[in-house]
Amino acid sequence: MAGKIHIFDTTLRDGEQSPGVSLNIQEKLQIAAQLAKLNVDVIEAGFPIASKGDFEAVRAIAQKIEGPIIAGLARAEKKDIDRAWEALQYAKRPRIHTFIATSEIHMQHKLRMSREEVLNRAIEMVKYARSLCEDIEFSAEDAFRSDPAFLYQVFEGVIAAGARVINIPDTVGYATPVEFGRLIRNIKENVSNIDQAMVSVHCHNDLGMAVANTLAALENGAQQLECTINGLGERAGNAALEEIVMALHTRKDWFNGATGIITEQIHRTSTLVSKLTGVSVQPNKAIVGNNAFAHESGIHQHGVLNERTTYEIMTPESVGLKENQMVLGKHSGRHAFEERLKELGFSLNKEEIEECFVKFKDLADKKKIVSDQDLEALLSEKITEIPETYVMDYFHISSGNKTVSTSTVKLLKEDILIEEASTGDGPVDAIFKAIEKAVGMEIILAEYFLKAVTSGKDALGEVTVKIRKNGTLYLGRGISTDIIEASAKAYINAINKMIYTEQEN
Ligand SMILES: CC(=O)SCCNC(=O)CCNC(=O)[C@H](O)C(C)(C)COP(=O)(O)OP(=O)(O)OC[C@H]1O[C@@H](n2cnc3c(N)ncnc32)[C@H](O)[C@@H]1OP(=O)(O)O
Ligand SMILES: CC(C)C(=O)C(=O)O
Repeated sequence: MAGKIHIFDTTLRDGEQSPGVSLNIQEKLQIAAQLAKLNVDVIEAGFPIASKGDFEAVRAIAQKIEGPIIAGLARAEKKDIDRAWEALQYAKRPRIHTFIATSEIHMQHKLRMSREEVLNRAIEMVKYARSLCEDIEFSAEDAFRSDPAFLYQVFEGVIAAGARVINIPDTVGYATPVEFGRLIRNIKENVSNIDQAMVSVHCHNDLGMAVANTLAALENGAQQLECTINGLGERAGNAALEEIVMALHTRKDWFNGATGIITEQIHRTSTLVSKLTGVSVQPNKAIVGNNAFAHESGIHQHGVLNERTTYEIMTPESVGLKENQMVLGKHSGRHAFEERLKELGFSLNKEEIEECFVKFKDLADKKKIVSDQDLEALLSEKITEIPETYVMDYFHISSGNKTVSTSTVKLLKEDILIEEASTGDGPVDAIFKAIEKAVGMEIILAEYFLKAVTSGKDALGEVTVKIRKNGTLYLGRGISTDIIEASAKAYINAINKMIYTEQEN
């Protein structure tokens, strides 16, 4: 079975439904730009009626990102569809994605609607959406647990009403591959007008079978696969884009069809999404985990040294991991630096390169070798910049096992220098309390996470914090070879984001 396999990325919609994840407009734009470089076919940019922020993000992506179709989600409600269209109309290739649940459990307990009402609503709303936009996708939420006969009737109705894509979600991740494949085949055989629409699937990972179910659907005729980077998504997540794509890339003998994904962009996309969402990738995660291409045991190492394919079914290069060919350190110049940035896929203007070069030299003074990961960490700090209300000018820490930790900080707010000191339960607590006094706010720290982004005693430490205000979480990141400095930077970054977001709304 040959043909193009369409990749529908929903990292910015279902992926953002991961508990604790909230992306601002700039972050969503960065991810969308990277998804365009990855060459996905569709970017589901958000759920415009959900919030002003989500609406603005979908609109900004529709205005600025070219290449993929830009989709926005809407319930089978006129007001949702209107709001989605208001944001999407700027896109070169807009798509309204509307949905309603078709399973008895959802219709009875959630929607409190009869089958007839759901069928009529689905048809009516697809017709309405189609009056605004050419490209309409319809999803039957909880399709896998729906009565197949009813499902066929709904799909037949919405296709006749103008849906171009019909999506079959396993909303709660209940299916097994054989069952899910069979459902797709039955839909293809029993929906009389199916040839007028593209068949899509959307699988959740509650039982760890999202990717397997997606591939089973593909074998049985699905043409569009919905997925997210790193498998992010509601509860246990969605089918992971990188796993689906690399399964198809690696097992061309198994399935005769191809996605348009530029696989060399996979690693970079995964890293960006992990950094901006604050959700780390487990080391043994297929394709994008740190250990995915690492060989630890002697027998494996021996085999790989003789012939890579003894233990490698795909190359690290195929997902964009490079062996470091040029060592960057404090004696390197701008040419080598710029070249390396290009190789890593960053496109910066002269001014930005100069700014990063200064940061790179500062780091090279502290570290012997600046690795690709160091550079990505530095650069991602630059690309996530937002207006800085507060900037750290100075800090001092006094700490020990028999003394109370104390900290002094000086923060700059425009030209005004604010100095405060505090004690705390350890140096990080002391500096956080001093920062809180300086900004004059009581801050609730919801999460604190420290990891080494590079190796060695002089490793760069990356701190991620989440602070909470009025029920909203704000994520901040800071990078330094000094973990107290990284912590303070992350805290101030989160506070600046909070101030920025409040001003934007
Ligand atoms: C399977 C999925 O992932 S679906 C997408 C899930 N994503 C989200 O929910 C994130 C964004 N959601 C939100 O911001 C909010 O839920 C909103 C803005 C959409 C709605 O908020 P509220 O109006 O406060 O309603 P609330 O979320 O409490 O309840 C959902 C309502 O939508 C109805 N509803 C749910 N799905 C649909 C649908 N597909 N079509 C029409 N109505 C629906 C429910 O029956 C309920 O109606 P009711 O208020 O008349 O009882
Ligand atoms: C809206 C649909 C596609 C969905 O997210 C689901 O059913 O999981």
